Amino acid sequence: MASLTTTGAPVARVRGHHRSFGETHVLRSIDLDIAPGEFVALLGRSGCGKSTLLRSLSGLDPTPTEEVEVAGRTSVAFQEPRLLPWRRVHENVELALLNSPERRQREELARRTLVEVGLEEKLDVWPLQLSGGQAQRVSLARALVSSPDLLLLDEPFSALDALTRIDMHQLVIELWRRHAMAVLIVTHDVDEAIALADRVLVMDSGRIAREWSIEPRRDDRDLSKPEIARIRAELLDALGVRPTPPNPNREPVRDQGAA
Ligand SMILES: Nc1ncnc2c1ncn2[C@@H]1O[C@H](COP(=O)(O)OP(=O)(O)OP(=O)(O)O)[C@@H](O)[C@H]1O
Repeated sequence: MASLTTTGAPVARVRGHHRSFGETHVLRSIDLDIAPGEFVALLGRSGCGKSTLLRSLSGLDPTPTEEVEVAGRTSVAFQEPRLLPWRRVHENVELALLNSPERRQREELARRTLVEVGLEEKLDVWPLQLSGGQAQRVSLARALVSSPDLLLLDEPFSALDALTRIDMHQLVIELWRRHAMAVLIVTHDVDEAIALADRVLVMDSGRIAREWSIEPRRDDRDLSKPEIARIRAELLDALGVRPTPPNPNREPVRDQGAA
């Protein structure tokens, strides 16, 4: 992976990226630009290569420089929070700042970021004392504390209950606005992709098969219900999910509220 240096360049540029494990070709000629401040969702069936692409962008995987270039800092939050159980919450977040020499500065940055994710009460507790949603907030704080230019989220909310997931969506949108970073989220969830992203990419067998831009941009998003239903139907179709046919034996539902 290399760094982009040109001003105005995308935060990530992927060109003809291939990744194989032995004989298995997992990514096949991926081309992708992510603009600074853009929110992109990567959607696809299990095993299509989403996490592999995310790892290439993160620098966790050795990747040829001519195939993947990333400008500035990246950080990742995963489906499991991956906190060190023998370190307190604030220490887990400070670990992301080990390159920063000033201990006081590390502590202050970690504290501020934990406050931002709503965990001011939990700075000194152990990870085992947190709920699943709180642990995921710590994981987000640890990813954010280094002020990434590109935040990579690998199915970060899929293990959470539906209500906690809605809270986390709101939190991520707030953090994205405040930090003005680009975000790439890997998800299986069509509704999550529509709720969060400006652009949705559908992957299939190691390729980006289709792409949707969701207008208007999030800042003034007010998608009418038919518009959401249309995008949802198109995304499900691209994923090969066919709508369930209506049951011909079922009575139509009457509107009970009508006088
Ligand atoms: N380190 C590895 N060694 C061998 N095969 C791997 C490795 N990492 C991933 N694969 C294979 O690459 C394919 C894509 O995996 P990947 O994790 O990118 O899929 P995914 O789309 O993220 O799936 P899921 O949604 O289930 O997490 C799978 O067939 C997987 O078995």
